[in-house]
Amino acid sequence: MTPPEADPTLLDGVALFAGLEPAARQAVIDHADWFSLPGGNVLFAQGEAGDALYIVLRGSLAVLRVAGDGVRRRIARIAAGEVVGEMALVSGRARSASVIAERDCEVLRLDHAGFEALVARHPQAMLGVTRQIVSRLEVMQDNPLGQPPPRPRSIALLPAGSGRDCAAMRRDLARCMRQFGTVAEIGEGEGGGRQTQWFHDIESRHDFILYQADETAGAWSRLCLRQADVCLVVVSADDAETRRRHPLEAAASQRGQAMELVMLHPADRISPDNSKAFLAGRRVALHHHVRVGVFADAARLARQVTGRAVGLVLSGGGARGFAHLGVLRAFADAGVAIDMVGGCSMGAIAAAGAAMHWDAHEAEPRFRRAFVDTNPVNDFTLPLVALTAGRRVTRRLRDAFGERRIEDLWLPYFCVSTNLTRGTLAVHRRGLLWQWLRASVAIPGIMPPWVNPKGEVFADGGVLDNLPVTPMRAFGRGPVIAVDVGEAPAFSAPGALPEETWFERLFLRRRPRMPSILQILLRAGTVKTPADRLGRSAADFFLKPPVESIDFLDWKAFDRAVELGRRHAQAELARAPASVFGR
Ligand SMILES: Nc1ncnc2c1ncn2[C@@H]1O[C@@H]2COP(=O)(O)O[C@H]2[C@H]1O
Repeated sequence: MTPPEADPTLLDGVALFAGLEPAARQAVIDHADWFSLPGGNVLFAQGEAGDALYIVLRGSLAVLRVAGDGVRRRIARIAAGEVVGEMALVSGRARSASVIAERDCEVLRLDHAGFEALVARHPQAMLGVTRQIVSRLEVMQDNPLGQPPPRPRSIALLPAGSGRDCAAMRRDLARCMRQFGTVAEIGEGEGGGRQTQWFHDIESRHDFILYQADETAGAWSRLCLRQADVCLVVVSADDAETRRRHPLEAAASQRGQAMELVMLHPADRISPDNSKAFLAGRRVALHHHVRVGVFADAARLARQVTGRAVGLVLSGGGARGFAHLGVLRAFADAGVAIDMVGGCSMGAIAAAGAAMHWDAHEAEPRFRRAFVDTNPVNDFTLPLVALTAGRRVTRRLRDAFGERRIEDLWLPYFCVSTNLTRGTLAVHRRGLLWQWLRASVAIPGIMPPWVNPKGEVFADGGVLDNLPVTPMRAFGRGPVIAVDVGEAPAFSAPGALPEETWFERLFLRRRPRMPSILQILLRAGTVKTPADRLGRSAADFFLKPPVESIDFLDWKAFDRAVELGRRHAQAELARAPASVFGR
């Protein structure tokens, strides 16, 4: 073996070999080959034959796996002190995943012969390896699509035309991150020309590292990228050159580096309006709007990048959805900041208000005007496509949200609809807000579905998932709070004649009666699906305001619903553990 120095303590931090006697550990060190692996380099690829296992001494590796759906996902991070590549070595099968250096690493390679010699002399080593394989296989089985990436610890800021504002934002970001742990801010002045060991020491002494790259493709920027778990490309939202890129951005993104976009706005910006142009051609997991100098925005970014962001998911439920406004008011009163929002149907509309940064004084009168002052779903029509024409709802949504695009909302946002063409749940994170809200509320048969330019037909998300916690979970940014107001009222018609004639129905006034077509369609479109139940159990904190007595179409129950939501959330918040709020 050829490490810089043949250090007998080299394996001290390796849990898998912790139970071995010193002689056995020395045997591993003697057999193994030491090498350094620069950030971004592939250790091995999925499907290759596996002839060795690797022990990570410094740095970290990402495990990426292509699942049955053909999409490559990151399933784990291998940190210093962990072992990787043991599965193929033991089973003789192909590599189950690709492994790539997330940053500059130092690694020990133990080949087949070395591993066999170890196990022959020290059989207990096999026990630890087997335990590790079993637990990793369990993860793969339980979570074939991969787990959310682990919380990032080292973050690189990559300025693309944002210059001094980027540095100012970094200072605020670091200040906010210090609530969660120690933060080292490293620019070229501190880190330029240092060796891997120096970075390893800094990383082990701090909870978070903020690397400040410069605007060039020089050695320092490249090093920042290699060291980072996640890279924030920072642009100025007022930059007329929306296609400006950092010179390292495209290559990093192609390499699979986790990338996010931060758009910096002046402190007095009313609403973002050009995100689409900045996002065009970029592959970013998320984008953030931050007003320079506005502490709340930096605090939100800090929660989002460190995995402490509070995500709120609001269910559909027609007029009962007004209760969401009360819930939002209770959160604001309690000082709980919501960092990301999503929802279905009426919940999607309430969530959009939160993502616009409307407070209760702004949101409640707007919703009252849109839905209460005149009934939005009574433009009944000849029922060729649906019972109502849907135009009234469309007009209300356009009045309320204008031409605002989802990507221009202050908070990361999604709404769901059901793609009837493909038979799948559609999660909308881009595009005109009113259009996707219109799709999200289109209960089949009651309101005409929405059709996109490709001819795909979209209806109410509640058909497949009325409480879309899973898409929020997929962001993997922190605790998820779910609010369900969609529990249908008791739905039965004891003694009703299933096939009463229209004459009997209209003129004989016999009781009991069949539910009306409106009630039947409403119920059919909002039946609890397995996804709803999953949503409930997948949430970290679940609220169910007592709104059963309010009819889905009882728009006049606005004040009562808001108050029920507020009181319920207020009482539940008082009981909630602090961990629910990412603290
Ligand atoms: N769920 C997991 N968590 C951590 N590491 C894993 C997981 N699944 C697979 N791996 C590692 O990724 C490696 C890919 O190559 P192997 O199949 O040889 O061995 C695999 C494990 O070492």
